[in-house]
Amino acid sequence: MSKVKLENAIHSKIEKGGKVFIPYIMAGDGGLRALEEQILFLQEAGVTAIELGIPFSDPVADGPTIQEAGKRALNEGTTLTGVLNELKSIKSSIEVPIILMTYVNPIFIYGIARFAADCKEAGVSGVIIPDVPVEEMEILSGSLKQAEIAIIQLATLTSPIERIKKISSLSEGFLYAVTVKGITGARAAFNVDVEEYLEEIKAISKVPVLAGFGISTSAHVESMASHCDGVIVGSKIIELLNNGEKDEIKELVAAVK
Ligand SMILES: O=P(O)(O)OC[C@@H](O)[C@@H](O)c1c[nH]c2ccccc12
Repeated sequence: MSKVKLENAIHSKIEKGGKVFIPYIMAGDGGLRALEEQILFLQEAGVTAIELGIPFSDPVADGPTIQEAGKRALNEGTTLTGVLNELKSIKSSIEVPIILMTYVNPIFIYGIARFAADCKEAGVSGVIIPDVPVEEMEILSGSLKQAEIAIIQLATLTSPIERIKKISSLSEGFLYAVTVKGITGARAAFNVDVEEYLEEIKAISKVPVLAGFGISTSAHVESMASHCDGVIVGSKIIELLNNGEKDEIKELVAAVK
């Protein structure tokens, strides 16, 4: 059911001629008590799904904004167990699909089968695990499949076309097209070949393609979304949430429509 919830949310948006907007927030940034309110605010703003980050001490794919958010969350005592328990307890008020983004270490410590089962119980629809390449995903895919949790794969600007074909055929829910060479974080501008890259991936992929990394203005949102099925915005959303700039968040979300 959980995986289907994500697929349905994305497809119904696209079928209506709309574009997908997925914000990334760090679980526990502001304390886990704030999580329900943060999710409900974003849900109300019209997002298609929410990517929820598990704070980790060695976030290799993350830039300064998310690193700092992770530190704040860890200082609040946030753990994977705490996040899953919190999600379980607020599950009935959440309508949008939740995607967990976590590095693999916390999953190993938690236990793979237990992680999958608890994600299911917490109503999680999908996972993004950036430090596990497709070839190694087998370690996790059995348990996640059984729990009906989508595994979302990442394609990057440097992946050769054959590899993108493989990655997209294995990706569930959508394919995450990384739009910069490097780590997460707001960017002023993108490489000129980004649009071509998105169009190329779109042509190959059987699942919807969402662009993410560096997207931080309404103009970025609009232009990226015009070359694929929608966008993911992390660092900018975290910065705005942290400053209490809620109207600016609504504006960014509305830029995909
Ligand atoms: O922060 P940005 O540049 O807007 O990028 C999205 C991103 O935050 C989110 O999807 C994400 C956060 N950490 C990650 C690690 C790997 C892949 C993706 C992510």
